[in-house]
Amino acid sequence: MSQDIVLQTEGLCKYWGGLKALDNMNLAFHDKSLHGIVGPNGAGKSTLLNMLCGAYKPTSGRILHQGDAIEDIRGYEFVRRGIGRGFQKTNIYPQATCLENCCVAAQRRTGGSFNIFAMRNRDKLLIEMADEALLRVGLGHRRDTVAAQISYGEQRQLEIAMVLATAPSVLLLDEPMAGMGHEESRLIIELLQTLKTDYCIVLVEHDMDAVFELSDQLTVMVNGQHLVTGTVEEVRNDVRVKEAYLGQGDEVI
Ligand SMILES: Nc1ncnc2c1ncn2[C@@H]1O[C@H](COP(=O)(O)OP(=O)(O)OP(=O)(O)O)[C@@H](O)[C@H]1O
Repeated sequence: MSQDIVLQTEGLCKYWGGLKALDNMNLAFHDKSLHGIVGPNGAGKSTLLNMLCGAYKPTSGRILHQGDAIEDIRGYEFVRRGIGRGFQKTNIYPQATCLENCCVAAQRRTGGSFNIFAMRNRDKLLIEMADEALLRVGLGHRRDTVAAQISYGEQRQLEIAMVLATAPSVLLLDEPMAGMGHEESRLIIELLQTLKTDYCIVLVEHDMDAVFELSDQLTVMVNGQHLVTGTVEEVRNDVRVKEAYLGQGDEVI
C-alpha cells in the first residue's frame, strides 16, 4: 500500500435486497488531498460515505484505515480513529451556542467518562478542541451565539467545524454547499482549499464547478458502479462520463 493512502475500499458492496446501491468499489483516498465523488442521483455516493464513516455496514468487501480493516468495528470507533463525517442535512442543535455544538462533537472523539475528578480537565480539552475548530472555519466571532441565530451559510460552516472538533485525519463531507448562494459557496470552497493541505477529504458534491476546482482526484459513479477515477482533466475528457451525464439537466460535465 502506498504510504500516503489513509483510507481504502476493496470490493466494497452494499445491497438493499436486490438493489446494488454500491457494487465492488475499489478506491484509495490520500492524505492531504481532496477526492471528489460525483454521479447522477441515486449513484450511491451517500451510501459510500455512510459506509466510510461506519453508519452502514457493508454487505461485503473491506474498508482499510491506515492499513487496518475496519469494516466490522462499531460506528463510534470510526470517530475515535479520526474519521469524521459531515452531513447533507444540517445536524446542529439550534438552541445551543456554536461552541456548545462543537463541544458535543468533540466529546464524540474523546468519549464520555463518568469520573467526576476528570471532568474539569476534560471540559477544558473539549473547549480547546471546539474553539480551535471554530477559528479554523472562520466562526470565532460566533462562538457564543446560538446556532439558530446564525445564517444558513454559517450553519454549514458550523457543520464543518463540528467535524473538525472531532480531531479527524479524514473528513467525509456530503454536499457542504447544498442550498448556498454563490458568495456563501465561495467561502466554503476557500475553506476546503486550505483544509485539504492538512486533511484527507472525501467530498460528495453536486456543484460541479466547485468539485472541479477542488479535486485532486475525482471519481464518477453511476448506478452503484465505479465509472472512472482520475484527475479533473482525465474525468472531463472521458467519453463514458459525458454519456453518463447526458440528460441530467442540472449537472453539466
Ligand atoms: N436505507 C436504504 N434502503 C433502501 N434503499 C436505499 C437506502 N439508502 C439508499 N438506498 C438506495 O440506494 C441507491 C443509492 O442511494 P444514495 O443515496 O447512496 O445515492 P446518491 O448518489 O447519494 O444520490 P443523491 O445524489 O440523490 O443524494 C438509491 O437507489 C437509493 O434509493
